[in-house]
Amino acid sequence: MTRVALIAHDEKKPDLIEFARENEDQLLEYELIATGTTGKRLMEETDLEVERKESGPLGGDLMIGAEVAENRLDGIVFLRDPLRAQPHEPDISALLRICDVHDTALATNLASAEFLIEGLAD
Ligand SMILES: O=C(CO)COP(=O)(O)O
Repeated sequence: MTRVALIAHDEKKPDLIEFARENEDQLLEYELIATGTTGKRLMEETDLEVERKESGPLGGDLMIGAEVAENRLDGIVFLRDPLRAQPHEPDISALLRICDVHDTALATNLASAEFLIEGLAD
């Protein structure tokens, strides 16, 4: 089954919720995982079921990175906030790096997220 991770920093969470709503029919077909607060908001504000990992600053990015390392994920939408420094920047870099190591599809903005979701549907 297709397994997808959804993550957003606080300023980008509204964009991710909107993206999830717009693509809800497709996402309902997939196993979804998310970092803690992102997953909570997705479940509160959409009809999607999401497996929640820890919050990003508490290790959630690393937990999702571990799934990438195990080749368990088909794609990741990670809407980062490019305008604010994050205390867990090393964890974020580790997640991006491991996606490149395993050639796992990663979208870090809405434009590329649209391509990713279209690609998963093929
Ligand atoms: O910080 C995050 C990703 O780096 C996201 O974590 P939350 O979904 O818990 O806010």
